[in-house]
Amino acid sequence: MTSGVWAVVPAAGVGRRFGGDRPKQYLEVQGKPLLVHALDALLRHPRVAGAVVALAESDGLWPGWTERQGKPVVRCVGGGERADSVLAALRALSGKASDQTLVLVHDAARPNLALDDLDRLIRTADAHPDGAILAAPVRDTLKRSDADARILGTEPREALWRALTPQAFRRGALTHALEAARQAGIVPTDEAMAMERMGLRPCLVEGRDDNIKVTTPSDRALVEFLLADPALRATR
Ligand SMILES: Nc1ccn([C@@H]2O[C@H](COP(=O)(O)OP(=O)(O)OP(=O)(O)O)[C@@H](O)[C@H]2O)c(=O)n1
Ligand SMILES: C[C@](O)(CO)[C@H](O)COP(=O)(O)O
Repeated sequence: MTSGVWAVVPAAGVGRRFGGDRPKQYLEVQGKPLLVHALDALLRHPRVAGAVVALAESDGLWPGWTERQGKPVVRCVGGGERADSVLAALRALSGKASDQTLVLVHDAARPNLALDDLDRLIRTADAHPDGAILAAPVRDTLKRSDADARILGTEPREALWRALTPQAFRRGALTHALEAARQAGIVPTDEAMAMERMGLRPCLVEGRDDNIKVTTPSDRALVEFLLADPALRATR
């Protein structure tokens, strides 16, 4: 029996590296904020029952919907770190999702999520209790540097991946892992890191390289190009 999955969208960042007159998740591309592109890419999957979006307390740009594509959209107040926002969103799902419910944590700054990638991720996480994340194999040679940006050596890249999102875990296990990291004074940079700390070994599901996270100003032209061309965009 395939049960409903909930999307968790951390969207409470300030977008410091991107700059601009508003947090980057509200950058409009093709007539929609990045956050809405990300939300729509999640909600269009038939297994996704709804979404919870973690917003900054001062967020004055959220359109205020309570549903999208006929599915419930819940908002909650995020936290100081991305991990805090995810934890707040997981807690906001109490009453809507059980501890066994699969949750998909996806950055609001990643608008170009392919349906096929999402489907393969969900199927993999369904079958693996340790969960699964989208990731892209490293395709460049990697160098380790000293404090003066001088090369210290070359890292073997055969088993190295770039973690993407969504990252798919059972709600109860992820909540516990994030709470444990917080209690240990550790800020996980992604959900998988918190689960790894608990001794789990999530699966890596290869995803498209163009599932980009808009982070710096140079990402703007790329994301506009990707979302403008129906032949390129993942969310057609
Ligand atoms: N306290 C935070 C920090 C980040 N995020 C979200 O996590 C995603 C990935 O984070 P990142 O790209 O680092 O966004 P920002 O933190 O806004 O960027 P910066 O570090 O440049 O300020 C974004 O959708 C962002 O809105 C969040 O919900 N809560
Ligand atoms: C979660 C993530 O997108 C996986 O690569 C990444 O860790 C987010 O990093 P950020 O610095 O919070 O954008």
